[in-house]
Amino acid sequence: MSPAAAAASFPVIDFSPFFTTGGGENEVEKEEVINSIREACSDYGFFVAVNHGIPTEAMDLSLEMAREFFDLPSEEKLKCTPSSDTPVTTGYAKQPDHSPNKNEYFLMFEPASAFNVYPTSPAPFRGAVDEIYGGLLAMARLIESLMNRCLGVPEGLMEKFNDDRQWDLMTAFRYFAAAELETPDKDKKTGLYGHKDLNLMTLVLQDQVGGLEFQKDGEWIPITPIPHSLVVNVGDIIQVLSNNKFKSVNHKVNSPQGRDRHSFAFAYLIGFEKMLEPLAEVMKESKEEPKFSKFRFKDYFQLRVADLFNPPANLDDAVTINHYAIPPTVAAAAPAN
Ligand SMILES: O=C(O)CCC(=O)C(=O)O
Ligand SMILES: [Fe+2]
Repeated sequence: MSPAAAAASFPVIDFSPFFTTGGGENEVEKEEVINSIREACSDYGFFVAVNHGIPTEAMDLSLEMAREFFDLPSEEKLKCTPSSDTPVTTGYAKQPDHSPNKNEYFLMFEPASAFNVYPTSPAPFRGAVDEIYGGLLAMARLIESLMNRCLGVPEGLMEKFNDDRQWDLMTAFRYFAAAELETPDKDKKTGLYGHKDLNLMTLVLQDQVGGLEFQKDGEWIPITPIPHSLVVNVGDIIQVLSNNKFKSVNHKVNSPQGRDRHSFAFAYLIGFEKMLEPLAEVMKESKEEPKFSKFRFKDYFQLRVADLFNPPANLDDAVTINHYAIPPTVAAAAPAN
């Protein structure tokens, strides 16, 4: 592990056992990785993955393309706005001035999606983002398959449950350097306001600028960038399916100092019509009461998107997954004596 990874104050997981061939020893190493994922997902709600199999050149190129694209004049970037209705707006957009989030972004579905709108310049942009999308998807699928073991449910269960890939999406972000922001109010200089992701998991590829922070026990932990690593966080869907065994984690991006920050966030999602509740297999294993009532994913998605476009005056009033939480019954909540 690199010195930066060894010195980190957050879980760093080395995935190389899944990308090297070996005998029985390799199986032991894989088991250790699975144990580390389980621990990180329940204690932190996130981890940083190194040696994850995505070529470093592809990571560097996609960040370079994002930099070049966002550096284009606004009128060029705005050519990359979709003309048709899409479930989520693809292409380029800048957060409106009233938004607490100070960034601009480019959003795409899977490379084959007819909803995508790519810029023509820089020319290698499309090839680079399509390639990185493929790498991030492969990594998300690997982690999902390991989740079965992490949760103690049968092999293949998660993949079978989450069988519709058309809703996954990837966003390239540019967070404006704090000095460039006009607002004198320091608190409003937030690249991305504190939130929990509504998806299954998010994989983030970030440059070396820094600013991403995760919350643990009320404290913010800065995710000091480790070259060519991926930040992986648990989203609301896993929290529901795992009946709170793994919790979706609060995180934010501070506006960077001195220079802009670039990142790619891959949102591993689920079919919009899917009905969600704690998995029966998880319940069987834990013998606990269900902590969430059943809901359609699309309904939750729409509530969250509505908040995003019209943020409530107090951001603490924004909808979270607790909207579907079942309050513990008096009997379950009462201390045993
Ligand atoms: O850009 C990042 O580092 C984080 C993005 C993020 O939190 C999100 O897309 O939900
Ligand atoms: Fe997020």
